[in-house]
Amino acid sequence: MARFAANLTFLFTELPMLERFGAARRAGFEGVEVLFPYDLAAPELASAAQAAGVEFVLMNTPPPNWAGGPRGFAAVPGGEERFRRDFDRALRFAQALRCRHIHVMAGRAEGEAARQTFVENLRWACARAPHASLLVEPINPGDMPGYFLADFDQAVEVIDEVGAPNLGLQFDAYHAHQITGDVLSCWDRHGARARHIQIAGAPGRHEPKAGEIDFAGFFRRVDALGYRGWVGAEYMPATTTEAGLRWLRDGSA
Ligand SMILES: O=C(O)[C@@H](O)C(=O)CO
Ligand SMILES: [Mg+2]
Repeated sequence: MARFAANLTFLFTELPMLERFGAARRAGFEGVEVLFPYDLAAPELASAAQAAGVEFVLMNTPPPNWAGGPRGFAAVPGGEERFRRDFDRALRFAQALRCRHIHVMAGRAEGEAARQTFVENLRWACARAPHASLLVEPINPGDMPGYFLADFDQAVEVIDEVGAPNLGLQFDAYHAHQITGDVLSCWDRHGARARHIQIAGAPGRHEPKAGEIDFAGFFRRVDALGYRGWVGAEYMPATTTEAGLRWLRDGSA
């Protein structure tokens, strides 16, 4: 059975960031994700996680915040220096936070030069941080127009081409649904490569409950594959965070 992590960029936003850790634990989450922790000092975030008793599971390489602008630089030709500087910053945060995974953001780019740049930057990053777990995540173009990595087959090809043991797939079921229309088949094809899962319902990216995605079927397959990682709850609450947490309490996701 998977363990659930609250994505504190999406959930408990009724509270200031440092108070979200305790709220997540009280609600039943054992781990947390923060997409872009860079607005706060890493020691403060680490203390908040420790005091709440939650594990820091996932953070992203910069962009520094969620307010728009660039979506990372790993696949952006000419952005190599910026990528390396940002990656080192992410690494410092991840070490201070004892964060399990770093999602390496590809950025907005397209074409063969972008793919080559992505592979080369990922090779550099994997060698630079051999003990860190690095992830890439296909993101659907409706939510993030122009983002380089919008295809699961391509993500796995890139992972194979990089060929580093510390690079894996971040399988976001919501993006899988938006991109392929069939989360279960996408999981059957690529689930073995997943080192981290995220969930949200469709349509609307709200709570992971009955809708277009068969979550009961999805979790049966996740368990059948022997997945032992975390599942990040990365959705926009339809009303308040608390009011939407029934799926976590009664296991109905
Ligand atoms: O799915 C998403 O949007 C996130 O996991 C993310 O990392 C966006 O930057
Ligand atoms: Mg995601």
